[in-house]
Amino acid sequence: MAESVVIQGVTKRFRIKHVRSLKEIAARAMRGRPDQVDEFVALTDVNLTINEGETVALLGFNGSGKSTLLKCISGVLTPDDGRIGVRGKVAGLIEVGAGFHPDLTGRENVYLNGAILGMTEEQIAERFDDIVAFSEIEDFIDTEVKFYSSGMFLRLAFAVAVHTDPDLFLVDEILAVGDEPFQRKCIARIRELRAEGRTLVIVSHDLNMVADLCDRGILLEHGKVVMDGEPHAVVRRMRGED
Ligand SMILES: Nc1ncnc2c1ncn2[C@@H]1O[C@H](COP(=O)(O)OP(=O)(O)OP(=O)(O)O)[C@@H](O)[C@H]1O
Repeated sequence: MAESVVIQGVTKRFRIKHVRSLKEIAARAMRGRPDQVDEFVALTDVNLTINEGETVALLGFNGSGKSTLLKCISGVLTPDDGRIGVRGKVAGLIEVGAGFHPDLTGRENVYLNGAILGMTEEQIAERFDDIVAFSEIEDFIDTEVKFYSSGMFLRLAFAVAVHTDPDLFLVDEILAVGDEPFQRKCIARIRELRAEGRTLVIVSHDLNMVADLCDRGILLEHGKVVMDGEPHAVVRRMRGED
């Protein structure tokens, strides 16, 4: 089977600067001690291969490194060590609103976001009506998106992303801001993408939903992969049921 994502020895560190009061800053400066910067290792030596057509749930408790790994796969973040190879066209729904300009209308943002995700102007024009119909925000499509609710943002971002024909679709926790009918619609669309043989990596705290949706579960703990297997078994381990 062809590989979709190959992650080799990936480590990601963040620099954490401590916020201090002006008094503390002045005192440290007078003592000749500059502001202290700590390093935080968010991912440690992650090695994974995801094959084409696999549906992967990336699981773990808050702060375990799921979003960081998704951002490294999408290219938003660069690992400090190791390498990541991705085959094909990637669409990521990682941060709602990323790739949208607040002062542009929904319509203009469909073109902007579509272009960022690799579509030509012609392709966007061809799929525009379908995108808007999927998002169900027809009445607000010519409103500046700064006036959108977070759910409306999600609707438009999801609609654009699924209409880009991605080979690899990365979805972070964002479905949570959609209302229940729209969540059901997104999950149905994700199942269609899966049936079409696309590769999916999904981060969600809705453990039952992702375990049912995915055929593989990867568990991160403190930035390390600690389990890789059948998703319901991974969820049972997270819940301490095994
Ligand atoms: N830009 C950043 N600067 C500093 N630390 C960061 C940055 N981004 C993430 N981190 C830290 O890296 C760790 C992993 O964060 P990440 O967002 O990947 O976790 P997560 O598993 O997605 O968590 P959650 O379930 O809460 O969304 C956290 O401790 C977080 O504080």
